Amino acid sequence: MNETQIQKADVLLEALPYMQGFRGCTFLIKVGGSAMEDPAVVDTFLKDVVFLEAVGINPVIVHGGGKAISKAMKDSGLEAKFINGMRVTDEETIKIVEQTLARVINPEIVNKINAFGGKAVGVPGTEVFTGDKMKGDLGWVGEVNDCRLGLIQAAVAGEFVPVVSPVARELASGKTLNVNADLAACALATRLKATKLIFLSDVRGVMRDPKDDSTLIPSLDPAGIESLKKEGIISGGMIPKVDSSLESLRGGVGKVHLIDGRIPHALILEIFTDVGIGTEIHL
Ligand SMILES: Nc1ncnc2c1ncn2[C@@H]1O[C@H](COP(=O)(O)OP(=O)(O)O)[C@@H](O)[C@H]1O
Ligand SMILES: CC(=O)N[C@@H](CCC(=O)OP(=O)(O)O)C(=O)O
Repeated sequence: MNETQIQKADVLLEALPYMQGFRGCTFLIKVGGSAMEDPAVVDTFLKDVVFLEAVGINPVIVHGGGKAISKAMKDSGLEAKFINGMRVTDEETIKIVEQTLARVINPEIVNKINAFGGKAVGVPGTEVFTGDKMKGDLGWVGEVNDCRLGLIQAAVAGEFVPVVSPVARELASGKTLNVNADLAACALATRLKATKLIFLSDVRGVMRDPKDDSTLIPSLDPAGIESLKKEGIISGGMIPKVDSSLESLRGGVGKVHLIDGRIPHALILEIFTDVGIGTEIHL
């Protein structure tokens, strides 16, 4: 038995208190389209998810797919337009959104988890989220007004990881609404009273200068968020993340973390070690 082998046992034991503490807890993991560009990166992330499931945590995934949707629109000769981080979604666009999420992104995640020895089930967001059209000239864009937990709870009870897409059903019309995946994730995390809500994106966390990793802000509260928004330091896609994170914390979610999905095993590092990577948002 050499020293390296013994160190491996030490590493496993370091995770023991976290495993004991988190058994049976629900972690809502939102994976953004930006963190899903590189298949090798997606693989390491999904192996981490299988690991969480194996140690008794209940991971629930809400995925994005913004980049893939924009590419599919371009391939169809459509130009992607955003207002305050929300995609302007006309009749043609909502079809592309639905197809890209249901036929490309969602099955990729589900199939990979299954291939890595976990059990996952795809759940269309329209079966979970009901929504209303958002104000403004956004077209078929919705905000979530309620979450139906039946399919999620059944999946978790059967030890399946539910993989949910960011679309909602407008009850009055029966139509599908495009929902920003950060907002969908927060709504579901709140409804599930998740122990943790973790965003995986393509940045280290909230930063003073997104191009300079050394400017990572490890911890943020509502006042800090407000002043960074005023200064224009928090902008674009980061705005819905931080705003909806605060809403989730106020609604009973235990902790919110923003981490870099491109760092191999970012999820395991965040959950099972003291090193806390990324930004933690708290009240
Ligand atoms: N202060 C900030 N710190 C880090 N990223 C920021 C900040 N302000 C704006 N951003 C932008 O937010 C993006 C993450 O949001 P988004 O593109 O919507 O990601 P996702 O697809 O993961 O939801 C980053 O790539 C970055 O361009
Ligand atoms: C209304 C709205 O903007 N919906 C988003 C849904 C996907 C998403 O949010 O994907 P990311 O998490 O990868 O950004 C969109 O159409 O891009």
